[in-house]
Formats: sequence, C-alpha cells, structure tokens
Amino acid sequence: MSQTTSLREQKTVRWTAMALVSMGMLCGYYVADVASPLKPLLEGQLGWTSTEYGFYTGAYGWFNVFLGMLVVGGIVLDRLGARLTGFLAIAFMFLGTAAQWWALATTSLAGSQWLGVKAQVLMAALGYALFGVGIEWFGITATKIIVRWFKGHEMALAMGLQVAVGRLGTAVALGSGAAIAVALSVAGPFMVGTLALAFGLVAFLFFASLDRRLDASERGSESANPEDQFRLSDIGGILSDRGFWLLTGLCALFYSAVFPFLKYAPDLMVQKFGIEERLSGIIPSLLPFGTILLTPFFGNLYDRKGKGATIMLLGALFITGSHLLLAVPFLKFWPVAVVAVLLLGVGFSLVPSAMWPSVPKIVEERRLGTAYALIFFIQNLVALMGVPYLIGWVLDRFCLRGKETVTQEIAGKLEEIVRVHYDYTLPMLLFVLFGLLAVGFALAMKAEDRRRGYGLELPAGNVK
Ligand SMILES: C[C@H](NC(=O)[C@@H](N)CCCCN)C(=O)O
Repeated sequence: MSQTTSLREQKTVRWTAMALVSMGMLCGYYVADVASPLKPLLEGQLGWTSTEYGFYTGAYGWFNVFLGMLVVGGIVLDRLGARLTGFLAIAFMFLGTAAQWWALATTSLAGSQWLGVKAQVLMAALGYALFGVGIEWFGITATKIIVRWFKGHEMALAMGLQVAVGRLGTAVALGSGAAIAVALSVAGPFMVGTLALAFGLVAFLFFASLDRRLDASERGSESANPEDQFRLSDIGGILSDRGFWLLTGLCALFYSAVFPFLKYAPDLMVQKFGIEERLSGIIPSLLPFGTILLTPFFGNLYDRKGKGATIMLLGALFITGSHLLLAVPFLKFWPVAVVAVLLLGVGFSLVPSAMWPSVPKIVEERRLGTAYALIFFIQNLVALMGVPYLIGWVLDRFCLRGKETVTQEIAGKLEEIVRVHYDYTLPMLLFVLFGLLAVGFALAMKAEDRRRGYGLELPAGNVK
C-alpha cells in the first residue's frame, strides 16, 4: 500500500487547482454573455432584428443538441479524462469566439445571405455554436474536477466558488460590453474575449500539470480502476432514475427563467426603464455580482447543514417573484428593476449552489461526466437554444411598438442608427411561467428525495 498522502489532502494545493480551473470559467462566461448588452447596438448599427438576435443567441446549443456534442463531451470526459477534455473545451471556445469577432468586424459579409439568413448573422451564430460546445464541455469537466479534488472536503463550497468566478465573467460582460463596443466597435468585446481565452488556456495547462501530480501521489491515473470506468450501458441506468429526471426538469425550467432573461435584460432596461444604451448592462450586472458572494455562501450552508431540496425550492420561488415584479407594466422606475434583479440574484444563487452538488447524491461518480452532460443537453435544448429564440420571435411578432432614427456617437464619430421600441410584458410573463413550473419540479424533487432517501436534505459526509 502506498504511504504517500494524496495531493488532494493538502488544502492549499486543492484550492490552487480550483483557482486555475476557474480561470477558464471566468473567460468562458464573459464571452457567453457579452452579446447581451450589445443587442440594441446590433439592431441599430448592423440592422439585426430581435428574431436574428434570438437566432444567434440560441445558436449556443446547436452543436450541443443537434450534433449530440454534449453527450459526446460527457463520454470523452468519462473515458479520456478531464485534462484532455478541458484542453479541447478551451480550444473550441477560443476558435468560436475568434469566429464571432471576425463575423462582426469584417465588411466582407455585408449584404450577403447564406441559406436565406444574413451571412453575418449566420457566421456569428456558427462561432457561438462552436463556443457553446467548448463552454459546456468545460462546465462538465470543471465540475468533475471539483468532485475529484474535493470529495469528502468542501465540495459544495468549491462548486459554488467556481460558479461564482464564472458569474464574475458574466458581470464584467454585462457591465462593460456596451461601453467597450461604443469605444471600439461592436466586435471589440469579442476581441477582448479571444485574448482572455488564450489566458484561460495557459491557466488550464498549469492545472493539468498539478492534476498529473495528483495521479502520481495516488499511484494511478485519474481512472485507474477498471471498475470505475464508464460504460455506454450506464446511460440507461442514469435515464431510468426518476430523481435524475426531476432534477433535469428543474434545471431546464429554472435556467429558462434566468439565462435567456440575461440575454434580454439590458434591452429590457432600455425599453421599459428608460436606461441609456451605454449603461444598459449595469443593473443586470448586479445579478451575477450578487451571486458571487451568495453562491459559495449557500454552497457552504449545504455542506454544513444540508437542506439541498429546500434550497432549490426557495430559489425557484425567488426567481418567480422577481419576474412577476418586472412583468407589471406600470412599475417602470429603475429602483424596481434593481430590487427585482437583486431578488433574482438570490434565486440564481440558491438553486445552482444546491443543484450541482446534488447530482453526485443521485448518480454514481463513474457516471458523473455523462450525467452532467445529459442534464446540460436538456438544458441546452430548452433554456439555451429554444427559449432565447422564442423570446426574440415573441418580441418581433407581438411586442413591436415602433422605430425611430437617432444620431449617436460611436467610436468617436456621429452615426445615424435605428432605435426599435418593444413592450416587454409578454416575454416577462413567459419567464414567470418558467419560474412557476420550476417551483412544481422542486416540490416533486423534495417528495422524491423523501421517498428514495438520496440525502439531499443531509449535510456533506452524512450521505450514503
Ligand atoms: C454551472 C451552471 N452551468 C451551466 O448551466 C452551463 N450549462 C451553462 C453556462 C452558460 C453560461 N452563461 C451555471 O452556470 O449555473
């Protein structure tokens, strides 16, 4: 038997590993959300419609869903390990972001159509689709890395912190995207994203060398035991579990009420609350900023006190209440938006802090990569692909109130742009509906946990 202590037992080393992996999350989440504050500029400067914007943001899930890339990612992760999958994931993100940068910067696509879609919109969408594969692969890889390094330690806290670092990327994207675009060009934020991802790749290479040392300290590879290796037949085992489906349903509905909302929130601030375009991302950026502290806080609470199913239910209630506040047509004062976004931030911290650490309580560790991939697959289909497109279509079809031409200073020059006006009541009511459905799934999850004894209400270390 080996006398060497596993590297994971050293607190500083495991937190260093977590910090290095989180750099990929930071840069990835920045790019994932940086188009949100650009919606009015894409419409005004490049002549996009809301439907085209929804088509582009929904492209995030194309390859993950239609090419099955998420499931491929889960299998690659369980079979080939986290180091290779993480490297490939950041490389996809880098290439996808560079493609979006090019699509928005070049004039060579102007006026052309591909497959009946504006070439620029399709090129940006393809870039975002490739990026979507990368960030999803990276998400499942990072989660599995945390399980590996933090098993028996502060796992929910580490997951919460890793998500919090990602949210910081979202906050920076929302808060600075429009300002960078106005100062440079609408492609500018993607140039920043491409450079940031190169940095994320270097940080991941440092992590990989640490992870190799963990293998050495345990005298084996990250999947040395053949009993621990994933088999394709495991997918059936995962899919036949009712608890898995309830968690997946909750995930898809909860995230349908949050991620697509973030894609439209800066525009909502302009349209409903009269905020200047340049500053439209500031109030929405409070949402991820709030979660940066609260997600690890609730994660730590879950580690110590349990109550995971209750935390998820509370979170679903918070997001429903917040969207209801934003849906009321006569509440048009910006402080209302601040309060609603803060409430949403609490909900957006509660659910993920309990949801992701709950998966290992329902699914065995060797099936985890595939289980996370399957959950993310449904989430991509519904929350990251379907709903963003639906909202853009609803806006163009039912909510258009008029257009006007205005003069605006862009990169130091005065330019004429078109400003489109929308009524956001109907899209906000759709978000309320997703919230209510999430509450229903959270209640069912709580009941299933009582019946099956997954241990979702128990603290870390007290689980079977
Ligand atoms: C951890 C979880 N991640 C996801 O849900 C990813 N599938 C999507 C990431 C999209 C980034 N805007 C989360 O962020 O809560």
